[in-house]
Amino acid sequence: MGATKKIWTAMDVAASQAKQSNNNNNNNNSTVDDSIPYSPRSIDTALSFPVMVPRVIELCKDLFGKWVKLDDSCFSVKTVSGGITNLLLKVSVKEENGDEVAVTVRLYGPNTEYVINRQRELLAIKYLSAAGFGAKLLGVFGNGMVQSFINARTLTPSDMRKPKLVAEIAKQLHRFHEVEIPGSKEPQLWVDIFKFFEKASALRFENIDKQKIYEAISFKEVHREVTQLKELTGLLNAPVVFAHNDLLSGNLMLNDEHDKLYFIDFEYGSYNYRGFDIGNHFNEYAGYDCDYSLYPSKDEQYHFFRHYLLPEKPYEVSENDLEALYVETNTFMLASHLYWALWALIQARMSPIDFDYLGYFFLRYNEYQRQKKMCFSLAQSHLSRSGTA
Ligand SMILES: Nc1ncnc2c1ncn2[C@@H]1O[C@H](COP(=O)(O)OP(=O)(O)OP(=O)(O)O)[C@@H](O)[C@H]1O
Repeated sequence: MGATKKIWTAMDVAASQAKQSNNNNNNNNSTVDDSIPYSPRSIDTALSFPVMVPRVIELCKDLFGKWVKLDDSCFSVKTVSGGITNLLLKVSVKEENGDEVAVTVRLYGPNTEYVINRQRELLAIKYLSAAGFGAKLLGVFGNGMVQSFINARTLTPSDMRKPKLVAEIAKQLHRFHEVEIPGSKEPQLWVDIFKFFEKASALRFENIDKQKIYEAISFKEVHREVTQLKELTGLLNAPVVFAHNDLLSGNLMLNDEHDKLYFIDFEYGSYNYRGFDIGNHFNEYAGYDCDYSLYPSKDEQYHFFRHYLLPEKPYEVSENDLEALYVETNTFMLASHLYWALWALIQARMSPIDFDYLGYFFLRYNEYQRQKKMCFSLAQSHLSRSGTA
């Protein structure tokens, strides 16, 4: 669920960002990489587009010396996507030698600077882009970043399950999970879920109808579910990797001409259980309408697993390895429902976006309840066969 942004890292991120912008009065962004241009400028996302455009051009000139002398008429600025959270602009530039180049300028929305761990994201982008993932980081500024423009189309949920693309996504995810990002390698799943739980269970809504709906939730029950699932997944000895954590169709882009697939948007990236990343991706087959009948069948999942486990020899993956990853993924898939369900409750209270987040909580929590029995017994019988439980 990547529609909006996280809440819980608010204060420490804000503090570290404030410190960073005070320290960065030169053209270096020392906390990310000295070679990445930095500008202390910020651009208010509330500005009207015509007022914003010259400031975006100024910013680009400030970041990239080779554009300083270009006339403003050499720049064209368009909106790629934008809401109240991030605003993504495409800046096309006609350079002195006649070349046309394009970059994206991402302006963090007014609240996101308090809700996303931008330092973690920037660090991940640096290492992931060095490994060939996503757009290249070209510059960082007061409230955003500049990246290379990717010439590709965004996938739809139904694209995502086409066998050829499934194989490619699985293969790339295998490589993605091999990237090493400096810093703590502790899996974040349960840390995040318990943080979400603390916040989500202590909310109060001004809107009476919302408050009533909220009061119908039994947090005692939710807590029990979280604890039970944490215990069960703990028995699986699941590998920990640097995970994307939000691999939905909107975060996959494809250049059809060159047959090149891109993973984008690493805002939620962290060290995490690989089964979570895969199970979370499978949950996204449900698409924008959350139609969980579209969850991939066992055969479809095995197709993914073959290409994930042995990209070069997918048909040599053993039955045992397929079965083990099936169990791992479908147990962590439950955690993805709990994660986004609790996240949605916080969003319901905090987000300025007009979206039925409370309804989304129930969609995810009810689907968790519906799948729980089957997934628990799958994991338990696997564990008893392997002598772990
Ligand atoms: N570097 C890029 N080049 C071209 N298009 C891009 C690029 N980055 C993002 N996009 C397009 O913009 C859309 C939104 O991008 P992204 O998901 O990174 O933004 P976001 O504000 O974090 O959105 P969300 O909150 O929905 O995840 C993508 O689905 C893609 O279509």
